[in-house]
Amino acid sequence: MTGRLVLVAGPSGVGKDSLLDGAKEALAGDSGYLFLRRYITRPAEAGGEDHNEISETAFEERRAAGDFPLWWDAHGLRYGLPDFSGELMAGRTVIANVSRGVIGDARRKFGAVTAIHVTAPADKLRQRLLERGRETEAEIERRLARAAAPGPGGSGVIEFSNEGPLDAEIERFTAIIRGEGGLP
Ligand SMILES: Nc1ncnc2c1ncn2[C@@H]1O[C@H](COP(=O)(O)OP(=O)(O)O)[C@@H](O)[C@H]1O
Ligand SMILES: O=P(O)(O)OC[C@H]1O[C@H](OP(=O)(O)OP(=O)(O)O)[C@H](O)[C@@H]1O
Repeated sequence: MTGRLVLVAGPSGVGKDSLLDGAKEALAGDSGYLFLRRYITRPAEAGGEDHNEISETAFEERRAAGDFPLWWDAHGLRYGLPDFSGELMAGRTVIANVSRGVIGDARRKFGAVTAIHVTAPADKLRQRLLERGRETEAEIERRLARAAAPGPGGSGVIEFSNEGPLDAEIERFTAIIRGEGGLP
């Protein structure tokens, strides 16, 4: 495979979707980049990222059939990535928001992977989740409890602290996706 797989991970509320949306806008029109649309067992009307809504039954069928190259369960939801092998073979850079827990599996399946581990202090996570307002307070507490899960670990991980103004952080994040400054 000649393309590059960029996986973005980090706790809920850290800003992954905001950074990805900004980078997607900055790179729009450049066919060298593909931002994957995830399959999630969450109703589309719940808001947040633009995802493919899928029922629990259909998810399980597709997962069992091997349709999702990477999948995971979190927050009472199921998440899967669509097949992107053709895109990698075509030399494109494929970017996706994933669980910190699947980076190891991705390395085993796809070899060299660029993992961007997004972090922010715990008080900022709480504030951002409350401001986002998509989940109930109880659900936010459960998400915060998961925030301390270990990061991706291993080689090829770029630590990205998302603490500055969002516009500036998007610029820095986009430069990493472009491979400026060298990538692991
Ligand atoms: N650098 C930042 N500064 C201030 N607010 C931010 C920043 N990055 C993200 N946010 C806000 O934090 C909230 C959670 O961001 P989101 O992208 O949904 O996180 P995630 O996808 O990691 O759960 C959103 O309301 C977003 O506007
Ligand atoms: O195993 P973890 O590293 O904790 O990650 C579990 C899930 O949580 C994150 O999503 P987020 O919290 O942004 O929720 P959402 O994707 O459902 O919006 C991440 O994108 C994964 O889908």
